[in-house]
Amino acid sequence: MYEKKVYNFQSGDLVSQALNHFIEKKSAEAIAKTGRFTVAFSGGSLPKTVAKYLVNNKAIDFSKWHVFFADERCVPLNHPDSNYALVKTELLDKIKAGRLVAIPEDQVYALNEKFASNSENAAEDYEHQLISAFVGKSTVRHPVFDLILLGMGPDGHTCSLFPGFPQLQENEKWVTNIDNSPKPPPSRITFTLPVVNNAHNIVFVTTGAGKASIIHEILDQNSKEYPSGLVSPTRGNLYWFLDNESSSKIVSHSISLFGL
Ligand SMILES: O=C(O)[C@H](O)[C@@H](O)[C@H](O)[C@H](O)COP(=O)(O)O
Repeated sequence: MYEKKVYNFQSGDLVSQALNHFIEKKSAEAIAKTGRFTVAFSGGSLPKTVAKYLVNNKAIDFSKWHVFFADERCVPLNHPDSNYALVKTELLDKIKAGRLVAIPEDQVYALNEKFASNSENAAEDYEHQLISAFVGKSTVRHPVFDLILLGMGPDGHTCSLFPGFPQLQENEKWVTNIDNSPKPPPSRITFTLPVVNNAHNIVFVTTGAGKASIIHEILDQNSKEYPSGLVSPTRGNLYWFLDNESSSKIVSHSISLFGL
């Protein structure tokens, strides 16, 4: 791991403001180096928190963004449970509405709806989408994302990698499937841990008191009991963006001062 930082902000709104500056910087660095910015979103509360200020950021060259989904629910793309639909509403549509250059549609890598009723085929298809986007670019054995944005569930899950589930052991595949997710809907596809851990930058965005105890266990006690605790970059940086509530049980010396 190159750098690990835990940031605490007084409110969720300040988390969104900081993420806006942080992502602007990571996007500019990646575009300067490789001509593009590869970013993966999770679902849940994350897209809204991340997008809040980002959608008005005119310093970002969104035309160079390639947008992926760290996990996705196996439902049609216009379904209320779809992570794609959420990112489209919170981010893609708002960027398009506010500026001339949007994120090109062929640079948004969505679940293939044809496979929405078969998670195994959906995962295989999504892995092929990743291969077409990464092979010949940054990849050796697993793709190297510029940024993967993660949420954490109250049971410590991240992506659709749940505590005690066999998907956690997957070392070869880039994308795997689950049909008995404890968090509904049950059928999903998800990045595997080696893909997450291979990123240049991994960011957890976690707000609310419900997650404070697990965050304390992961950050202060180095617990490996939860999937989120197994996130450990092999080449890149790991950041936690927390609000006062989710960080309330962390010992304060673990917290870094936010600065760019
Ligand atoms: O699609 C999903 O369900 C997720 O990607 C999942 O991993 C989510 O990020 C966490 O459950 C946190 O969700 P909240 O931020 O809503 O608690």
